[in-house]
Amino acid sequence: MQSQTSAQQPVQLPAGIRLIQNQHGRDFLQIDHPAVSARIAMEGAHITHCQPSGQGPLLWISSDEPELPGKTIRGGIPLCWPWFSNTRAGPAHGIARISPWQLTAVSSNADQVSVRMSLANSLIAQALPGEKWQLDVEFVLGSDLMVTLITRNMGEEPQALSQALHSYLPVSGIDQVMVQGLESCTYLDQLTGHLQIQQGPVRFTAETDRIYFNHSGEVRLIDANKQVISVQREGSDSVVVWNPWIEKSLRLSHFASDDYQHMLCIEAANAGPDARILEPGETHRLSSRITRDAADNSAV
Ligand SMILES: O=P(O)(O)OC[C@H]1O[C@@H](O)[C@H](O)[C@@H](O)[C@@H]1O
Repeated sequence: MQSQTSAQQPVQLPAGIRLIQNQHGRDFLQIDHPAVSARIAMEGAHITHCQPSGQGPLLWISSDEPELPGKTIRGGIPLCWPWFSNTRAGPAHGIARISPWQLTAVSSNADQVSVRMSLANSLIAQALPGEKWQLDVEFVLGSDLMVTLITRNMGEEPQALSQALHSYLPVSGIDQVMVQGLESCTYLDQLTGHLQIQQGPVRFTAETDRIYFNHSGEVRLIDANKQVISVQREGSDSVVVWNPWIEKSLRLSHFASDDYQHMLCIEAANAGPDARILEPGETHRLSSRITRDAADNSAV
């Protein structure tokens, strides 16, 4: 089967992969492969679902999320680019998650599916006057999920970049999970603006919005049910940990009142002190590999 969107060469779609529209007219790449089922919204190149065969879902999405065209999606992995949060004027978390992307390659073998998408240079130039970027994203889906955001400075001046793979991970109950791997790491508490040092594993009893930095190791989300989700990053010396808790939940779009209990964002990032300057011609790759590990004996 071939897929074609405007001004794009046709991309051959392997068996089990097709373009679909939801009931509201939003376009998705639907992947039904023996190794994995997944769904990626064309707008935002936003993966909303990924479930390796025989495992639970790797990503969380709100039950209140209608996935309307033209709206950001509450769950999955929003791509925050070329700025994180409100660090520049314009839409929160930048333009990538609200822009239409193009499929550039899709392939599969017995074990995995690879998808590559691009944001048109002309669209970037229009949204970010004076800047010249090439932006691509690669998804490799199989027994785990690897997402890589590839940014190239196509201009003649250095350009500033901050970004995140804003991964919403499922948890059985937020007050019973912990995050390992950030012990003794310094973080910027985005709620107070203060720097803090992490004591022990991260646990959750209130709104949490932190940028851990000078950190590149594995981060492990240990659930009370002994399920473990591992996040391994490349090109990232910062990781954002976010849960809105009760009060902020009420202000979020497409977020049910008890959704905060069932999600935790662990975001591979270049944010806070880890924001980058890309020299002309320089390419930066930001990756996150999200894996369900076999249950271990860690106490929660
Ligand atoms: O509501 P948005 O724009 O998707 O952002 C959600 C959250 O994203 C997190 O990455 C930020 O650290 C939070 O401050 C923010 O609230």
